[in-house]
Amino acid sequence: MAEPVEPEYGGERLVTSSADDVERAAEAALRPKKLDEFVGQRVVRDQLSLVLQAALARDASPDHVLLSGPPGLGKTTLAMIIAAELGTSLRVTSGPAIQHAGDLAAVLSSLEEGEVLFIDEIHRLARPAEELLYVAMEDFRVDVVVGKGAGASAIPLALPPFTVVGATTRSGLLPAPLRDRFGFTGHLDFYDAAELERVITRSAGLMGVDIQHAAAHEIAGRSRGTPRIANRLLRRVRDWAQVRGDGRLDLKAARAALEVYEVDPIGLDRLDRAVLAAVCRRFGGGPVGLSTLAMTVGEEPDTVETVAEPYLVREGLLGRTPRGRVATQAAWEHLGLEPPPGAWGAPLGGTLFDGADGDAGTPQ
Ligand SMILES: Nc1ncnc2c1ncn2[C@@H]1O[C@H](COP(=O)(O)OP(=O)(O)OP(=O)(O)O)[C@@H](O)[C@H]1O
Repeated sequence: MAEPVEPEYGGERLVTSSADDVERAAEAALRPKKLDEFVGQRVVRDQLSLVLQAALARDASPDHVLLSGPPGLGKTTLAMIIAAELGTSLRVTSGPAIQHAGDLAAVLSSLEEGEVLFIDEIHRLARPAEELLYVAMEDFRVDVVVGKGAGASAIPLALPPFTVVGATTRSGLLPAPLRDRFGFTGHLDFYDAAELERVITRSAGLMGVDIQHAAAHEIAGRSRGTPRIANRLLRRVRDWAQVRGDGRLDLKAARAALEVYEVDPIGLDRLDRAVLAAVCRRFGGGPVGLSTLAMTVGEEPDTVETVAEPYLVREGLLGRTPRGRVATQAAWEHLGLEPPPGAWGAPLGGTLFDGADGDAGTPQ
């Protein structure tokens, strides 16, 4: 169910009870609050800025906004920024949290004029909720069903103008009618090392610690193009410097901490390496289907597909072919292994297919 969120506090609880909550609170403290504090993603930032300024000038709600891209690149942060820039409040919900169309109807009918409704993982909305959302987004109306069976009737309820910000890691899974209701779509891409260095330096400043340039550079290079990971690694380097070092965040501290946390020189973590090792060692370089691969590394297919794969594909370590996932020559080299003759990564391998968003390349 949607909860009103004060954008100033990033929507996170300040008092936390579990390790996960502590991490989330630490993350929230580092969230940029304004569009011009948001590092990188220049094109999306420029386009969004226009959308927001025009809406403010017209004193109207902006078009609905869809943000897509891998986890940790700033979709939630941008949703909060949108609400803050518009001077309105943000309601937060997610596709999996909305089990029935009625849940969504309740959220929509409680919205106040001009509010922003953030729907995370919007691709996971159930079909009836999706259909209710089309109408609400287009006509600012929700049909409340009264009664059951043949005697049921729908009473239309007018909604005040509002803006939906949808976030998805899998825009290819959104049905076209839903995608079409968004007037603006921004695709967030992985950050380059210079941008991540800026994220790290900014975060260190907010945390009140000094970081040497070489250390920020080292962390940036191992952050898989992702600000969330950059911030997390920064916190681990700070821990190391405090506990085992002399308190300074220098190159020595960065390298030693990242070794303790098993982040390799190109930023691959245990899951990434487990995926690559499984494809190479267990399946001779592939092709191997997503479910089989996920089972082999003991993860959910969705985690392998949305968390590990995008970066491995982008780094040219993993390929998606019509017959499944394959290791590239670079993957074999990274693991220090020799591909067997005829393996995908070996010369004369098959054609790679950069399998878009869906799972076309994965016969199970
Ligand atoms: N452009 C940016 N500039 C500075 N910090 C950023 C930027 N993008 C993200 N961050 C930081 O990274 C963290 C993760 O961002 P966020 O939660 O917005 O990602 P997300 O794309 O919504 O991820 P998920 O899909 O997993 O929810 C935030 O705490 C924020 O501090």
